[in-house]
Amino acid sequence: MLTVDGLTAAYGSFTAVADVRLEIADGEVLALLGPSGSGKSTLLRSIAGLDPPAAGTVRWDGADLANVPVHRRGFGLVFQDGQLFPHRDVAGNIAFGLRMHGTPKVEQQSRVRELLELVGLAGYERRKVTGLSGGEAQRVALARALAPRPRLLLLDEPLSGLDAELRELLALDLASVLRRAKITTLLVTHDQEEAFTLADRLAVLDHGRIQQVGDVLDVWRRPVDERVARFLGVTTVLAGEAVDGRVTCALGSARVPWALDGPVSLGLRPHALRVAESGVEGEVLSRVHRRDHVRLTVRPGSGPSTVDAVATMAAGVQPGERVRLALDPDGLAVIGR
Ligand SMILES: Nc1ncnc2c1ncn2[C@@H]1O[C@H](COP(=O)(O)OP(=O)(O)OP(=O)(O)O)[C@@H](O)[C@H]1O
Repeated sequence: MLTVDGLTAAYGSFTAVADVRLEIADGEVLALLGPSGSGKSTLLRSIAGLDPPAAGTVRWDGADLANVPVHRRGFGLVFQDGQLFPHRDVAGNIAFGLRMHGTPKVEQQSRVRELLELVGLAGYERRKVTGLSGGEAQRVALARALAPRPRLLLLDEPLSGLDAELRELLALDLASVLRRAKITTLLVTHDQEEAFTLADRLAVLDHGRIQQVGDVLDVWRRPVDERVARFLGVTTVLAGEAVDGRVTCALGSARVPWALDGPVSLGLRPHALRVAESGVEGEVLSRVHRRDHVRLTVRPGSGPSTVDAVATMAAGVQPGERVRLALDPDGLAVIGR
């Protein structure tokens, strides 16, 4: 188990990470999510031992790692651009850590084969890494990090250099690799989709401080404050009232079993409002095509002056038309409670 306690990291007089407390249980995947510049990479580098922290401790199963250098921590690292060794072939890259550990050659070869299968690149042993696609190179980087059976895998935006479609595909593959092999992982990302696909728990970092840690779904449904809610996709915040697991607000009502009775601050993501047969009426102000739906801006007859909403492409809704919007609980967050 990884335990980070009171960790503070600074660049000169600038504190990039302040007093971070985190735990990652064995076999758990924790995603560290936060806006650009929030300190995610700095925190990961401190945990890896690449940069010594200004204060605080990093422990593994209770043992302080302060005097343990990077290569002795038993951690595997993957960065955005895999940083493969260009003069070695695929097998040579994957076997690197094994060679360092003095693993016998035959064992190295079978481990390389096993890992190439795991990352979906069986038969790639003798390929030059300079001829690999971005997605293939990241798979090799992952295989290289996993080869010495690290006790913790540290992934820093491992998919963000890839195009959207490949990123989604690789995120699903990576999720299955981590689950199957039960690999304890800290994933740094600014991409919510990626965090959701891969992680069991989520830590939201902002201005170098952890704002919230919890199970992915719980953080998604119950962000601690409006800033975290907005970072997690909420675009409209309005007051509501919860009674027996049902929330009512100016835009309608919906079953929200995780809301406690009483006044609530309700966060709406765009898909919390869907064009439907019944619901609050409004005028469509604009529309944008997304990959699998249409995103609208609507001026509703009650409540906020404008809201985001979604429609199916088949609905063919145009600006100027009047529509009805129904609340979808999947897009709702209850902020702060
Ligand atoms: N080598 C450095 N020297 C000085 N300041 C730095 C250095 N590296 C990072 N910083 C600053 O520390 C803060 C945190 O940076 P960090 O790279 O950890 O953020 P991040 O959340 O990983 O951002 P991104 O998602 O953009 O990679 C930023 O304000 C950044 O400008």
